[in-house]
Amino acid sequence: MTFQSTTRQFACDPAAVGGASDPIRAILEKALSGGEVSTEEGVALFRAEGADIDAVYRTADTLRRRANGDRVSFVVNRNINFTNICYMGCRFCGFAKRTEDKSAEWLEPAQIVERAQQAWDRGATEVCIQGGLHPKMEGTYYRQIIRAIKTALPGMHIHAFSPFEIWYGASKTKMSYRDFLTDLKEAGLDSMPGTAAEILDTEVRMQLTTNKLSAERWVEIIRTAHEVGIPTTATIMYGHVDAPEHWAAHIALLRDIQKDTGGFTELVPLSFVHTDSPLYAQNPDKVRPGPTAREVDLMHAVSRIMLHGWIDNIQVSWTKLGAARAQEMLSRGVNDLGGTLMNESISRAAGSDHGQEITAKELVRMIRAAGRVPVRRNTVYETREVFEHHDPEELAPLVDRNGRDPLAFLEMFPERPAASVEAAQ
Ligand SMILES: C[S@@+](CC[C@H](N)C(=O)[O-])C[C@H]1O[C@@H](n2cnc3c(N)ncnc32)[C@H](O)[C@@H]1O
Ligand SMILES: Nc1c(NC[C@H](O)[C@H](O)[C@H](O)CO)[nH]c(=O)[nH]c1=O
Ligand SMILES: N[C@@H](Cc1ccc(O)cc1)C(=O)O
Ligand code: SF4
Repeated sequence: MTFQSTTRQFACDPAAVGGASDPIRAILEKALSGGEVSTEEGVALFRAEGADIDAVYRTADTLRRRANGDRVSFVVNRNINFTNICYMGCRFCGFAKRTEDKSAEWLEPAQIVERAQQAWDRGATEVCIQGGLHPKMEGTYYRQIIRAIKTALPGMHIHAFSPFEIWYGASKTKMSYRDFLTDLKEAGLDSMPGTAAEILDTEVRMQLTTNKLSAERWVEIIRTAHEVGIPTTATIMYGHVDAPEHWAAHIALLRDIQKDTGGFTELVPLSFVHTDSPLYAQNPDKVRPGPTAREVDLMHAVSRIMLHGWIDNIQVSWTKLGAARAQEMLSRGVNDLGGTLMNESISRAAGSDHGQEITAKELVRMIRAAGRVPVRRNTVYETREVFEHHDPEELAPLVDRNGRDPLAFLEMFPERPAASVEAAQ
């Protein structure tokens, strides 16, 4: 039997589950015929071995094709990290600096607008803004940033401020989350990153950080954002002191929220970058150096399977994994390559070396090389441009607002991850 309701399609695919053991096969068949994979079943998928692993990947790929067809999307955006000064002391974070540190940064509204304007001139449709929780910062600064950008660039989508920053702004201004979020929305906030989630489990959080927003507060702020009409992404940062039980419970919790609010646009699994992370440096015996390759593959695939019909965009983070691995994830249930970013700094601060930008042209090539159809989207997954021609010389022109071809001058960035992109082709 096959029927369809919104994005949910129900049809079993015997080819996907062939060769799997009976228990794994039963879970995958249930997923393929529209059933919901429970937390316990999710754990079993994360623990899959041998032929079972391939069946998990094939199932994820089948569900991806049902939900998204052959299209793989990306967004042209710029990260603006307006400050790295932060005293919260999350142990995993290599980004946060003290005020007196040489590399401490603080951007005034005019500097933030300047960066947003440069991004706009290069064809960006989104700025992704996050920062440290600066001890001396006014809670009203978040609003000021939004107003400054919207005044100069009313058409730019502002994707900004994690739930932790919302908590900080609301505490400083003594406003409720609802009032603070409503005020930011009125000022022009369009959507929010669902970062600060890490692993939504109290015991794991106690090991990652003493001060970070609790799991309950994260959920409350995200639900409130969705209720006042601000969509958010969803994230999971994995591969440190966590285990499959935490991953499956985290994904099931995101699914429960989505059933009530429908406010998540995508899930972005973020692999823990250990290299320059104090968490790893201080406890190399207890903390894992990021997820294994198998865990990365399974994280994307199991997310696709557990979230099917609820969150149908699974994004891979090229800044965490590099272009070549990001491209491989397209066969593990992934349908989105995220943003061009222009200035990635959080992963780099933790020791990642995949560059601070990937160009739209490189993303288009990577997607084509994987046999899929590249699509430029906006932040809320509306299609902006479909690159249907398969001759790279016949790329549909991506014209920026000054009439120039951003594909040409995006290449001017010196820190592009050229080597890793070549490897991906
Ligand atoms: C650096 S914070 C910036 C926003 C805000 N200060 C906060 O904590 O929500 C954004 C996110 O970066 C991610 N991040 C930080 N350090 C990381 C690391 N070493 N590896 C992977 N992701 C990391 C975490 O998921 C974190 O929530
Ligand atoms: N901005 C970072 C992302 N992903 C987010 C996307 O670029 C984009 O903002 C979102 O899909 C909404 O359109 N992932 C990272 O690992 N690091 C970033 O800095
Ligand atoms: N993926 C996040 C943004 C982000 C993720 C990880 C980072 O290290 C930094 C930023 C979002 O847009 O929702
Ligand atoms: S994760 Fe965010 S809150 Fe925590 S130390 Fe880093 S910048 Fe600060």
